[in-house]
Amino acid sequence: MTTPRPDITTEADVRLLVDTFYARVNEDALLDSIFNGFAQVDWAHHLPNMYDFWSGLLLGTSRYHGRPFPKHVPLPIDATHFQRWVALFCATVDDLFAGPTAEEAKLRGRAIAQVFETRLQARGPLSVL
Ligand code: HEM
Repeated sequence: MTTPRPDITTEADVRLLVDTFYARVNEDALLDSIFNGFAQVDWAHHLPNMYDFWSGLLLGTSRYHGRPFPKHVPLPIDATHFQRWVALFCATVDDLFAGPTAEEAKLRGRAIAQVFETRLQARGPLSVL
């Protein structure tokens, strides 16, 4: 029998999701090479920003006022990276939580990844056409 998992309902839940996800990102060779290799992310800054971002999407708070997409434009990422991101993110949600908001988190993660991936394809050589 599996242990019943709670849904995402509090700021502590959002922090646990974000912290666990990025800990897994850091252990994943493909994504580590982007976050820590190419971008040299300052985690002390990035993690609280991501708490605010996900808290806005899932709990309806309004602390996040950034524009996520431009930060991704210089990154050397393609469909392979997005597939890994989505797989790790959804697995993290499922390991920790279950319920309507957990489903919403996976839906939003997948949808935003799809939008980013499609928009980033416009960086390619065909974009001048
Ligand atoms: C291959 C997939 C992805 C990679 C490699 C990636 C990488 C990064 C990097 C390097 C940053 C800049 C961190 C910094 O220095 O401040 C960033 C920022 C951010 N990313 Fe991603 N990301 C990916 C996908 C996503 C997805 C799917 C989402 C949303 C669901 C997302 C949401 C954000 C947000 C909200 C920020 C903060 C932007 C800001 O306000 O400064 N990322 N990401």
